[in-house]
Amino acid sequence: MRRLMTKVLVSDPIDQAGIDILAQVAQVDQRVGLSEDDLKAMIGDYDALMIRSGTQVTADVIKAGARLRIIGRAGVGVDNVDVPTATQQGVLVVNSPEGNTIAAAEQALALMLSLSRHVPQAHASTMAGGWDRKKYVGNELYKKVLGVVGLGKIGSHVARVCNAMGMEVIAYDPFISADRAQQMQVRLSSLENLFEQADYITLHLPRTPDTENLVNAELLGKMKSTARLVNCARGGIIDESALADALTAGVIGGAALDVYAQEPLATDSPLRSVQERLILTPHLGASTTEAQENVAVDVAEQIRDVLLGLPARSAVNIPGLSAEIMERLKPHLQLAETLGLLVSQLSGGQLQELEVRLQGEFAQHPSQPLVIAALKGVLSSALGDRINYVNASLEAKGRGIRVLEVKDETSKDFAGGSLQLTTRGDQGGHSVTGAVFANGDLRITTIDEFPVNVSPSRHMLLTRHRDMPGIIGQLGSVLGEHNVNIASMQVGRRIVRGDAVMVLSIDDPIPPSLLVTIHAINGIKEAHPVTL
Ligand SMILES: NC(=O)C1=CN([C@@H]2O[C@H](COP(=O)(O)OP(=O)(O)OC[C@H]3O[C@@H](n4cnc5c(N)ncnc54)[C@H](O)[C@@H]3O)[C@@H](O)[C@H]2O)C=CC1
Ligand SMILES: O=C(O)CCC(=O)C(=O)O
Repeated sequence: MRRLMTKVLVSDPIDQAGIDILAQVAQVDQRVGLSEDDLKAMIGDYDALMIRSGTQVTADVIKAGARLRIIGRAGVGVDNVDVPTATQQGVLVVNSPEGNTIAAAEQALALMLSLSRHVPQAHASTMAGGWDRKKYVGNELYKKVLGVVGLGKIGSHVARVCNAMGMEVIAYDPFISADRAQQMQVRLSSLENLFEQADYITLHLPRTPDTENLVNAELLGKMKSTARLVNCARGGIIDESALADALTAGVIGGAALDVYAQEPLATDSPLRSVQERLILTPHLGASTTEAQENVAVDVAEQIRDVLLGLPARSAVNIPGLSAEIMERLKPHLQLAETLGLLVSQLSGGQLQELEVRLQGEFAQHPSQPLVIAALKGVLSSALGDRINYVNASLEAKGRGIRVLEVKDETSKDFAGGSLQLTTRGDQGGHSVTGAVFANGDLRITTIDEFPVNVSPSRHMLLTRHRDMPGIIGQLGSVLGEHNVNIASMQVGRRIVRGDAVMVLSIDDPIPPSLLVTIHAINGIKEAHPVTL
């Protein structure tokens, strides 16, 4: 098959430093300003898409991306990407969680200061020939109360700077502990209290179904008539008509916005008719030279790495699987995936349950990545390349596979511990155990209840048979007659002349007709060809 050239589409303005990194591994096409239909028509040719906030990556766009492996958002917010659809389609979404933190925080500070000192209005008036020193008397931030809504990366930086400027900082963030807030010299408050007490309010939370129109007429009505509101987070968190009314009626002292419910801001937005006390900027929070270089490099490096088969640092849709963990647990993840592939081929049929048992030292590793890797292995025998770390959990859920996770730290079978996968399904259940030996060497250590010591190989044949003379010879002869070369063989049994398993590593796959012959050998109860 002809190998297609790796291609990356860049559909928003991205700093050249990022483009240069992508060009190390792919053909890079820059096409800014595409409509959704244009994007849908061309995305099928691309392995990766790199965007900022301008491109809407809808479900239809993602579904049209037959080759698409990764979407890189050069910034923080991924609300312009349909992440659930990307996850379902196995497309990785990465962002740059910290590259523009300082830029966005400084934009909020710039807007607070501009509001306090009427900078844009005074500038416009002076440029127009005026010299009005009375109209533009302002306020100091010093000793005023700042209310920060959302005390994450950007909110914390704003809080730190404002503390240093002599402001008293209070915050509302339901996911931050009082201890953490105290370390930042910030007092936590309820949302209502914050709106009642603050002289300045700055928003630094994401837009979610819970935060949509969070700042509505009722909350605006609680603000001091002199208080000012800044939003450099996301549009849609403030009800824009209610804000326009509150400004026009003098309910609040002023507002400055960088982000809007719909971008670009509609020409007939009620905000555009507010004459006084309002400053609007066109989503410039991340628009500094430094931030644009940071986010472009951060995301381009991740796209490059993923296209080279390496993990990404900031994957949005594979929780718990950072690049650091993928690197550290590489052989353990490989083992989990291999055992998953093995046990699903032994089990056949529809699985209802997968038990992932982390034994001994294995129980000290984070379990989530190992469970994801095991599921990837289990599902890939049925779904092939379509399954990956991104969609494995979701696909398992969709197929009704219940996942049980057990940690047994007391087990002492191997120095590094072991991992056992057990399936239950419509054709019964099977169990396999494996371990990681020195130098990352993988071993299969039990199959069902039988101890073995086998290195996984690409093609294998596993049998369950009666432990009696002649079976091994017969099987060897049958394989030889069909020109299937045996690389290694091992038998595991618990009771002499009871049941036993045989594990053969073979150089070629077993054709279906040969399997029928193997099943016909007297004493063979099960025979499972396995491809790993
Ligand atoms: N204007 C611009 O150009 C930029 C805007 N942003 C936006 O700024 C926002 C904050 O970004 P970061 O600080 O990096 O994110 P972050 O994830 O570090 O912080 C967000 C904080 O919001 C809190 N939060 C979530 N739901 C909340 C709720 N209902 N009420 C109060 N707090 C809540 C979270 O607990 C978290 O501490 C995001 O919406 C991001 O998209 C980020 C960069 C540039
Ligand atoms: O790409 C941009 O300029 C917007 C940045 C932003 O809003 C974000 O990173 O969340």
